[in-house]
Amino acid sequence: MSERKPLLEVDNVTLRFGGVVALDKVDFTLYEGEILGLIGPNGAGKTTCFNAMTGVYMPTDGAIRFRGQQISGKKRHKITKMGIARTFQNIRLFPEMTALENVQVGADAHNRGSVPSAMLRLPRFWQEERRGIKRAEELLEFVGIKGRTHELARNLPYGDQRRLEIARALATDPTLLCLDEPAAGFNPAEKVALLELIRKIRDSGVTVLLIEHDMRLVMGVTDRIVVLEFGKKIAEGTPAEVRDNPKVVAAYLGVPDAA
Ligand SMILES: Nc1ncnc2c1ncn2[C@@H]1O[C@H](COP(=O)(O)OP(=O)(O)OP(=O)(O)O)[C@@H](O)[C@H]1O
Repeated sequence: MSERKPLLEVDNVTLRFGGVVALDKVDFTLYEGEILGLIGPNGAGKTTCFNAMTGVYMPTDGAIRFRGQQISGKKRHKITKMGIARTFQNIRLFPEMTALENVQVGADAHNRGSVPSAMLRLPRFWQEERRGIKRAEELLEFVGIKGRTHELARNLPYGDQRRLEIARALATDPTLLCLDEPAAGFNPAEKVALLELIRKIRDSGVTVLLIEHDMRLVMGVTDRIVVLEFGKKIAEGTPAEVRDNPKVVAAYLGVPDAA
């Protein structure tokens, strides 16, 4: 455990929307190779935390560092290039594009092809195009929807759309993948399959940060959990530690903290 290398540091981050304090001096570190759960009741600040990490919002105070480099305030595409990818609570695919094309769009965030090379259709452009298609096909297979490669995103069953979102995020070659409620609307069998996919993603070398309301999924897949309530971190630890923490129990049951 002492060998753990910090990947992302959320350092005393406060984020206010007018009078609402969405994050209040939040502090936690995500280590390379782990699956960290970020949980808390509705409105606790989880999505705001993701948004601060991915360049949607700038913290009012504090800093966010990725591999030691400050990322708070950087543009979204810069943060993607640095190696952070995310999915959204509400699916955001291009409905009129095929599954393959949706993944290729994700890969374009990393495409090194120059504009002249694309305009002149130089050999390098075609090479990159072929490589991009192969990589997209591999990712569709990795997330388990190879059979849907040429179907329009809008025609895919809901669960496959969620998997496609994950494939698209992976196409940017992230070091850190942030999943915002990936199991929303899933049945129990789909949740089990998702749990396996999240493990597979981690085993492929990608660190995972997971926002999820389903406690069985969170407890079953994460190495550690950070708990937010009303914008404040109220607990952090292994799933077993967090589950038995009276503050966490109180936050979820909506009763005054007995601790
Ligand atoms: N753009 C915004 N403008 C104003 N207030 C916001 C904005 N985004 C979030 N908030 C507020 O910040 C607080 C935290 O919201 P956030 O969406 O981060 O919570 P959450 O933990 O992700 O909740 P949920 O589980 O319901 O998705 C809430 O009080 C919310 O109303």
